Amino acid sequence: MIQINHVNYAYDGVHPVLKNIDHTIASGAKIAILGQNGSGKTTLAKNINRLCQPQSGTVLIDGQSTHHATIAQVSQKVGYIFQNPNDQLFNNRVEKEIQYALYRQKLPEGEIQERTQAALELCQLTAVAQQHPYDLSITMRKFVCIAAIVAMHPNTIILDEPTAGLDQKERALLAHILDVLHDKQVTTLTITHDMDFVANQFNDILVMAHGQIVFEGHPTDFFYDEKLLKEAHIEPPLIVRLMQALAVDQKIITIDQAQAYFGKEIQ
Ligand SMILES: Nc1ncnc2c1ncn2[C@@H]1O[C@H](COP(=O)(O)OP(=O)(O)OP(=O)(O)O)[C@@H](O)[C@H]1O
Repeated sequence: MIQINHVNYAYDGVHPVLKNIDHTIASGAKIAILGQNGSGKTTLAKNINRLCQPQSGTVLIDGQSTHHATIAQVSQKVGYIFQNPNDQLFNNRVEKEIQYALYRQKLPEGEIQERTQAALELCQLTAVAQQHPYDLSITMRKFVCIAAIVAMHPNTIILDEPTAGLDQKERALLAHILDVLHDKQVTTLTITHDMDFVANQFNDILVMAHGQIVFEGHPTDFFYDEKLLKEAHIEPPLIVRLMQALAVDQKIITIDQAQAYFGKEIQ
């Protein structure tokens, strides 16, 4: 469980970026964090994983305050997947990248091999395990970063803009990985501007605006709340606008839901 208690944060110590954030994230939750550019999503994530230290307030991970913990200690519990994979990769083979932290943790060799194979398989990287990450496409490199974090078995994984640049197949793989992690009770926080991905993959969202959490709940409720959409400066998926233009009497947020609705109507 992640408890964020009255957290305030300002990079310059003067202009607040996070304003009195008070929120609990349940263990095993699969949450998308939405918000316009500059609303504080990444800053909130960095206050959770200790890359930033709250100016006031506390963050508790499984009941323990991060205040006196080192970044390395927190990173064992909270994995962070950067928006740009090049910020994260520094080994010359995919397999080595995944194993780097495991060897540093001095895990038994058998367990390292087991975790590596599982992470490679989950992220569909087995065939490229011996390649240099920089010989892979930038989107495949993202999956190398995910595999490296997943192999560390953190309780929580934060993904910053993971769908950027992914094609449909890769988006489906990412959705699958999030579901597998959810089944394993790993908490995932996915920071994203990708409203279609949110509508299709999440039942639980947090919306940030002006340094505060202004909504938590199901995306359907958010995407049909004009006041909140305006406050957060977020445009819902196109299908929402289309359904509204057609005066459809159901709150539809995905193409699959629209097809099911019109399929029934036609019959
Ligand atoms: N290292 C930094 N130093 C100073 N100000 C920063 C720093 N990082 C972010 N900020 C500022 O803090 C505010 C919140 O930024 P943050 O990156 O948390 O927003 P975000 O919601 O993640 O935005 P985006 O969707 O663009 O990534 C912005 O005004 C930003 O300019």
